[in-house]
Amino acid sequence: MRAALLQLTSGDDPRANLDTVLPMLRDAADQGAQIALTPEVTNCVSLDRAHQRTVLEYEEDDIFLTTLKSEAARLGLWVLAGSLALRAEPPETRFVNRSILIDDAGNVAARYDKMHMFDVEVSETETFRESSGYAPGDRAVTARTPFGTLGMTVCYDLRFPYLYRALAQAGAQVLCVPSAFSPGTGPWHWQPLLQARAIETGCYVLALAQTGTHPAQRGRTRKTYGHSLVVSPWGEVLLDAGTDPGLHVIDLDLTRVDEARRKVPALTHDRSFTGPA
Ligand SMILES: O=C(O)CNC(=O)[C@H](CS)NC(=O)CCC(=O)C(=O)O
Repeated sequence: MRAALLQLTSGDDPRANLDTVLPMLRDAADQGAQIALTPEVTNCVSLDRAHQRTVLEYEEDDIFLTTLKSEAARLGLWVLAGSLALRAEPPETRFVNRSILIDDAGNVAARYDKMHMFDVEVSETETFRESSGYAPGDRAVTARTPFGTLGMTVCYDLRFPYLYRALAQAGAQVLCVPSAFSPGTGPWHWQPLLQARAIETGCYVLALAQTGTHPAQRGRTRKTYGHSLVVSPWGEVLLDAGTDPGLHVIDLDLTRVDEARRKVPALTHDRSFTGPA
């Protein structure tokens, strides 16, 4: 499986973000990638809900998604739109943080709504209340492709290991973690958590990152940690994209999934237990 990872510094204008992403998809296809993957909220990084209401659309009308679909078909490339911020179906008035897998004919093959909301006070200057803007999903999703089975997750989900275990036990070989990780947690938590998820499940982990300083939002600049990573099923970091935006292409050998699980079959050793009381 040849995968292309897009590391981005998305702004809050979906059309401008599209101008950045489309040439990278063409480059990915030129390099023989079968799938290109993008980070969380590829279409719009914004903490300004009023602005979001003016630029975000329903999935079926969304110009960003429609363009990705036609480009995927034209290039014969699968695309994981790591996540897109989209309007939710009424009566829900918040948005959804939705990961969308597009096949090489331009059809939506799978969709997953981020389940765990980042309602966290990392520091006085870094506080998030994702659930005020986004409605969480409640369904875990794996997606079969010709090159392997993907487990779909988003960002803060990374801290909930039983989700990844469930995805692996349902057949996932490659766990996708499109993210916009905060600089207040990334340096300590990002890489070890990703390595742990890979080791626990014997899956490849593809972690896509937003990076750098995003345009001002509600008077604050938003910074993200970067460091898109690829981790092998044995826990090795095969790629670290650093902090610059850009495209990285990597070959994954899925026989290494079976090999890792043969050596340490922990995924089949769950016990049921009672308590703690
Ligand atoms: O609001 C948006 O624009 C899109 N959503 C995000 O960027 C979300 C919520 S603010 N970010 C995370 O989940 C980071 C998690 C993280 O950094 C950690 O777990 O330490």
